[in-house]
Amino acid sequence: MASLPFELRGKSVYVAGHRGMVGSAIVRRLAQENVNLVTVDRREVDLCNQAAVLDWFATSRPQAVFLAAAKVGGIVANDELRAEFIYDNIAIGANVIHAAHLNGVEKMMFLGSSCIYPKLAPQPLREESVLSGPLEPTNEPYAIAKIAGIKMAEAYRSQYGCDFISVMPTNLYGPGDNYHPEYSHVVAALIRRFHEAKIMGTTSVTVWGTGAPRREFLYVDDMADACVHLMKTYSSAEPINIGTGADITIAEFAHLVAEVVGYQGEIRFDTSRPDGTPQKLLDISRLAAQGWSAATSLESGIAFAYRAYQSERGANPTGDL
Ligand SMILES: NC(=O)C1=CN([C@@H]2O[C@H](COP(=O)(O)OP(=O)(O)OC[C@H]3O[C@@H](n4cnc5c(N)ncnc54)[C@H](OP(=O)(O)O)[C@@H]3O)[C@@H](O)[C@H]2O)C=CC1
Ligand SMILES: C[C@H]1O[C@H](OP(=O)(O)OP(=O)(O)OC[C@H]2O[C@@H](n3cnc4c(=O)[nH]c(N)nc43)[C@H](O)[C@@H]2O)[C@@H](O)[C@@H](O)C1=O
Repeated sequence: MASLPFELRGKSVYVAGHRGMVGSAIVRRLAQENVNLVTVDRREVDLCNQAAVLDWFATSRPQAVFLAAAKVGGIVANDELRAEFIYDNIAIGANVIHAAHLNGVEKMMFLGSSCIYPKLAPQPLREESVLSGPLEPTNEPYAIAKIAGIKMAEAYRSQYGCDFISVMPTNLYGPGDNYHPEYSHVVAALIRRFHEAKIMGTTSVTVWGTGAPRREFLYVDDMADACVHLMKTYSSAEPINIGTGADITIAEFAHLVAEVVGYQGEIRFDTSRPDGTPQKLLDISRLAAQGWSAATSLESGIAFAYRAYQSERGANPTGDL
């Protein structure tokens, strides 16, 4: 097992999912680390294809891996595309973790999610709560796949001595998010909906659910900074949460987004839409003990994300981004 701090400088570092929201933020952050960045397009290597992944690892021989590739989406995508969410995420986790072991990767970080915690686990959510109760039904397939990834990292550490770690990010947002009207997460959905209502002069915007669920939001560049920090400083079989330690109701959050976007009309709640988990607030004591905390306030983060949306949208005015 590599000693701490793990030195990234000069290493060959593979970011899986480098075109995604988190992967691209990790790539931006790694620009400060003098690494030899390695990426591969999905059209060349589908991470669900075990033979292609094994071949690519044997040829490319990365020394460190950030596993930020996954089938990802908001509450409705998770609920409707249940087979894709469980199959793709189990396959990606199994193929990349096994290939990392076979090819002597010195350190690997697996990205889980706060949705792996039981629906009614005590708040704030401690890492010890994994597998302590039933999951939220809307994202159970995704959560099961993510739990499998955590347990694989743990098993390869204990049987083979691999320095594989798992991080549990809270809900993330920022540049490179997915703005699909049905399948996005709440931040991207509301930025888009309020923006379009402002432009069109619409007087009412609908927000899904009751507005009562509580969520914690982390800006993606903070997430990338935490990943790089933990890659260097954290080595344990225990997963580690990544969040801000503060949450907000969806109703409060919707008002905040409307304010940043400059939408002044009415906000309505559609209670026929799912609320999902009542609260997801991470306990960040383990992260704080590693000497990391988030730098971006929610207000500034939404403003940065709105600016990014406008420029991404400018490049693709009619698409779903
Ligand atoms: N977004 C969030 O709120 C949260 C995300 N996470 C985790 O963070 C990680 C990154 O998520 P995020 O950046 O938001 O997701 P994105 O959807 O933005 O990015 C996912 C990336 O994975 C790649 N990918 C998906 N399937 C395959 C495949 N079969 N082969 C190769 N590449 C593939 C995509 O490639 P391509 O671009 O070519 O399609 C994309 O680059 C995931 O592990 C996710 O579970 C955890 C908690 C919250
Ligand atoms: C990151 C996390 O993402 C998913 O879980 P989630 O936290 O429920 O994520 P969400 O962003 O989709 O919703 C958050 C809350 O917001 C409400 N909400 C209001 N209006 C809209 C809306 O317009 N779109 C969406 N998506 N939600 C809305 C929505 O009803 C819910 O109460 C997991 O499946 C899982 O994949 C996972 O790990």
